[in-house]
Amino acid sequence: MNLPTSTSAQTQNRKADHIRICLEEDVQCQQVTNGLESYRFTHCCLPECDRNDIDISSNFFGRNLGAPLLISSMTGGTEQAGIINQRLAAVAQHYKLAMGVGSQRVAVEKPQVADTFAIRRYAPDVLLFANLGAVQLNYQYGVDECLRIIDILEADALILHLNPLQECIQTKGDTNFRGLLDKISKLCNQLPVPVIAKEVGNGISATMAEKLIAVGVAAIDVAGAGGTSWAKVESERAENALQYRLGRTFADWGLPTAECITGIRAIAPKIPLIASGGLRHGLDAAKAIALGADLAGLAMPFLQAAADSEAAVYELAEVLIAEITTVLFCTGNANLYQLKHTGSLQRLQ
Ligand SMILES: NC(=O)C1=CN([C@@H]2O[C@H](COP(=O)(O)OP(=O)(O)OC[C@H]3O[C@@H](n4cnc5c(N)ncnc54)[C@H](OP(=O)(O)O)[C@@H]3O)[C@@H](O)[C@H]2O)C=CC1
Ligand SMILES: Cc1cc2nc3c(=O)[nH]c(=O)nc-3n(C[C@H](O)[C@H](O)[C@H](O)COP(=O)(O)O)c2cc1C
Ligand SMILES: C=C(C)CCOP(=O)(O)OP(=O)(O)O
Ligand SMILES: [Mg+2]
Repeated sequence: MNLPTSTSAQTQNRKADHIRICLEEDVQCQQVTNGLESYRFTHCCLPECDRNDIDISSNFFGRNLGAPLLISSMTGGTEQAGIINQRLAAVAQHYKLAMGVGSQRVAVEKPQVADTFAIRRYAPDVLLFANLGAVQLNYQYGVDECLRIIDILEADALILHLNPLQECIQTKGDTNFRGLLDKISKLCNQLPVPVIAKEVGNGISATMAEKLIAVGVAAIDVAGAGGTSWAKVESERAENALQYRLGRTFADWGLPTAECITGIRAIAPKIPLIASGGLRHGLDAAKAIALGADLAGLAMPFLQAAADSEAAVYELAEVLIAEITTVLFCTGNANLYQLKHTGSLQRLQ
């Protein structure tokens, strides 16, 4: 068991840096895409239904959702982060979207900031996900810390993020990933809520998903390549030339989101599956769902909106919902079940 690497002040500063860099710098992948541009819906010129009757409601872990959308795990731990979480939670509640908070390691290290994650009061009916880096299980964290962070937001599930590349580039990153599958297995057995394994923009392969599912993980969020590059974000925080260089070299590393979804669905037809990583509009979300995902997660677009205003987050949710609804209408599908099962999405040659 290793000792913690960064101090609580450093962890808190990192949270502020992540928001600032994401908002101010170009941190999108450079060449690699989410892979969804290789697919196209077949247009239906006569949908034979009323657009007003289209149903994009869904269900995940037993909670009803107004749309198959997740506000991906992002933040908490600073005053600004608390405001962002509050704005996102209000909109999640209004549209019944699922929502995750950012890593709660900072709240374990500094309990005074736990309040910035406490969004259940704004989102009483929402599917909420707590968040912690799996690697923390090798740095003195265990079931007690997980129970504490689940409790802060009365979470429906715990996301364990897997971010080996990011930790390689980060100043004082935690890079001892030895024996984590076994520790995840034990945690899955001990927690009262399901555990979700999630990457942060480099993707989860079918092989790794199979191992994670075998040890008890209840859902996978692929968080594939093609969107926000955490190698690039950390290179913007580099304290030396090596870190900067690593971040630039690995800017496009990872498995594109579309590949992760199709690969995992092929080996695990029933596992609750979240598509994320580079989804930028409702058409991306609809393609990910037609490929087999149950939910579509977006991080960066929600951060940009929330940094602006709560009204901007409402506007974004409206647009995403309208885009998904339009896909269903123009493919002649009345609900998400039909979208997934009628072969409306074609792979381009
Ligand atoms: N008509 C129905 O019986 C149901 C309809 N729905 C609707 O499906 C959409 C997606 O919901 P979600 O929970 O994400 O769905 P899923 O695609 O995840 O399906 C959930 C379960 O319900 C079954 N199911 C869903 N829709 C239908 C249907 N039209 N006909 C027959 N069986 C169906 C599925 O059967 P399998 O995957 O084994 O084929 C599956 O076991 C929503 O619009 C929801 O309102 C949801 C549940 C039941
Ligand atoms: C400001 C910011 C902070 C993030 N912090 C976390 C985090 O603490 N835990 C986590 O699992 N993912 C975190 N992410 C990663 C996202 O959840 C997502 O996996 C990744 O950004 C790719 O999605 P995108 O292309 O839609 O941004 C963060 C993303 C952003 C933009
Ligand atoms: C920001 C992302 C994508 C994941 C978490 O990053 P950190 O490595 O800063 O998270 P903690 O160590 O604070 O858990
Ligand atoms: Mg970390």
